[in-house]
Amino acid sequence: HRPCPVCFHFCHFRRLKSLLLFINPTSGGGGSDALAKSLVLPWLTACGIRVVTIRTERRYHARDFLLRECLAKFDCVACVGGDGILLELVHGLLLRRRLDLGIDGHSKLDAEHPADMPIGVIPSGSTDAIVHSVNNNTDATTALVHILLGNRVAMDVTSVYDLHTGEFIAYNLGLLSYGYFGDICKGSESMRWLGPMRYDLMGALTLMRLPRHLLEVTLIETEPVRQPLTCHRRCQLCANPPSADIARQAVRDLGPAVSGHQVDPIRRQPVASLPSNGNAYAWRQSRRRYASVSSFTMPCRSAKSPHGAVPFAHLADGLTDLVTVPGRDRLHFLHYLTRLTCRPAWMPKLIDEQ
Ligand SMILES: Nc1ncnc2c1ncn2[C@@H]1O[C@H](COP(=O)(O)OP(=O)(O)OP(=O)(O)O)[C@@H](O)[C@H]1O
Repeated sequence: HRPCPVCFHFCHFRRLKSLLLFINPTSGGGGSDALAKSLVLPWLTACGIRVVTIRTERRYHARDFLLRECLAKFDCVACVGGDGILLELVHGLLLRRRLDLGIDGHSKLDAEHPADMPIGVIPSGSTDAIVHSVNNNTDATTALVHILLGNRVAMDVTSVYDLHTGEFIAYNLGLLSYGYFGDICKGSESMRWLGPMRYDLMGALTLMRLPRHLLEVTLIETEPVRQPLTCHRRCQLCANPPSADIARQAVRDLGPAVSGHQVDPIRRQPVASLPSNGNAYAWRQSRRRYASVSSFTMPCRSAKSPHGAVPFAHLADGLTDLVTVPGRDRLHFLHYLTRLTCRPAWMPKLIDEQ
């Protein structure tokens, strides 16, 4: 009944009262300012949310602000922009948490500490793969309504470390790639003025020369192989991830060897067992020429690949999906790219479509 004290308590608790909002004027085609003015700010004000707005003036402006300023008066930090500015917020909050806890240094051996503040994103970038993977669309109003209602979803974050020193390099949320996709991201940075079209142009240029790299890939494969289940906001698998312990244990196992410089982890092929829960894991290794090696922490849906580069990847199961494309010829790679845009015939409907 209304007013129900239980519902009131939870709604009241989770809904925002104050928000720190970053607007990246350079995102996508440059429409963030207009989107903030016409949609985001009027709605936030109408819902009685106190908003502090910061229009970013340079790269890392948002990250540096989060590292430096007092955040105690905010319930949530959000951005109007794309995946890049969102990653800045992730870096800002996670690194700030380490500073607040008084943690010096950052290496593979150190535990990571989740941020105690949620992040919201109103998509206006070139790809918006992260919002697309979470909401199953890149509609700004949908994203804003989720923020206003305080709807939260947990997400895996990848930490990237230097192979030899074990020192922290960066956090990542979506795709880490070497080869074709890495080359596109790197090459298209200088073409930002083209907007989202820069990816098409750089994609075509990279396909024409398609470099094949001799790479060694070392991984731990989970058992059983992932079921064809699409992830959604109330995903049961992410609520109780079966492999998170294995992943944590494996990273710990790899850590001392890296820090002690005793064993080069890329050459290492141990088979170990986890006495704690009886699971076994084994390092597997492959060395060959690849056109692309990509690690997906989420489905990475986008306008070009509406069902995701990895349709059954999960948002918070503690796993990454490794996709390797051997360096054969351009036609073979083009075939792989075309498949990214199609819905597999055997793919079930997404929950939100039903
Ligand atoms: N005022 C600014 N001038 C230049 N770069 C900025 C500014 N503010 C933020 N940035 C940088 O712009 C980069 C890209 O921004 P963003 O991700 O929002 O847009 P996008 O690249 O178009 O979208 P997507 O990442 O979804 O493809 C971010 O990495 C951020 O560091």
